[in-house]
Amino acid sequence: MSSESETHSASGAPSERSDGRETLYISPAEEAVDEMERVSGIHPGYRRAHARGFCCRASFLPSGKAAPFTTAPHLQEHEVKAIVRFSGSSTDPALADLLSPAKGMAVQFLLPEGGRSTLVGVTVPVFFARTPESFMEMLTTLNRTKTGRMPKSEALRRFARHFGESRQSLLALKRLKPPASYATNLYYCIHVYFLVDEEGRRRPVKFEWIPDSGVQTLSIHDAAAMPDDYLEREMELRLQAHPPSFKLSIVFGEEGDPTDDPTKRWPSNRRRIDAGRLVLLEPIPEPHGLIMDPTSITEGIALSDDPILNFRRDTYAESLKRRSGGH
Ligand code: HEM
Repeated sequence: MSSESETHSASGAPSERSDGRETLYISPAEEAVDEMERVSGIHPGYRRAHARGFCCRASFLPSGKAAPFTTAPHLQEHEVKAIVRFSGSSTDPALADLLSPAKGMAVQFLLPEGGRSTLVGVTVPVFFARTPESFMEMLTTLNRTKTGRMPKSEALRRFARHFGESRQSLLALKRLKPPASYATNLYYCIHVYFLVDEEGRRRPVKFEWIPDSGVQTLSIHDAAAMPDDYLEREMELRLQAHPPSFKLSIVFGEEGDPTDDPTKRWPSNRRRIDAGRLVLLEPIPEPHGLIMDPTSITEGIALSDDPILNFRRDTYAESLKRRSGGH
């Protein structure tokens, strides 16, 4: 899918596109991935976002504090294995670490009875779009302005329409400093999930990964002197010296806290528990077919009705399909 489209519908209905001979139907996920490919071109074999990454083998020891709230096997008392992938957010795998401000940390827990549960975090606490439709409009506007197919005045008008929802995310991005290491960032999983206990009671939560070494950043000056892939090199060395670790912090929402809006933070005084500790053990080559789909979760955790969260399932699958097919 790479022909240009003039309309888009991220709402679930396939949209139409004509190549002059026949009408082609494409799904919202295909359309989104097409648009993402227009940002920096197609890089065969790579993810269509967060293209370059670094994988490690890890181990998660739950504290047991989440057990009263969820039946999720990895949040009880026994250690589970995990795969972690750190990444830069760019769609271009060749972009220097310094130039992609937000970083990602995706964790796949390998459950004792088989099965997996995934958590995907980034270094900003909120997303820039409230719905897939907004996401698509902002991305198409960006791409069309870049290629001269939309006048700047029209682009500004469109971005202004979304400024309210994007504001917090843009401010957070602006405040980001280059990380000293992938292991010294705080990662927010942004969306709301529900913990589900034995009686079926559901509680809204957000997940955060807090680095045990504390947040450490570099000045722009120092980061500019680093090699393009300094974060990967640094992790190789760090893992040889001492296993880095993160705490999994679970934040509980209260009555009135939004559960379907990834552009909104909850008040900072919400109750939290320390649900366990993830220790990174050694670098590994990326496992074949690895997909960090944030909707792939185990029993004891449920998805919220956040439209962005639910939209991610099909777009991640579409990206996997393209990159595994050699595209
Ligand atoms: C409309 C919303 C979004 C779309 C369309 C989207 C799309 C994508 C796609 C296509 C990939 C590559 C998937 C693959 O090939 O496996 C990806 C990766 C990723 N995205 Fe998103 N994304 C969205 C929202 C978010 C949000 C809200 C976060 C914040 C937590 C996020 C964080 C990440 C991370 C960390 C990765 C790399 C995962 C890995 O290491 O495998 N994305 N995204």
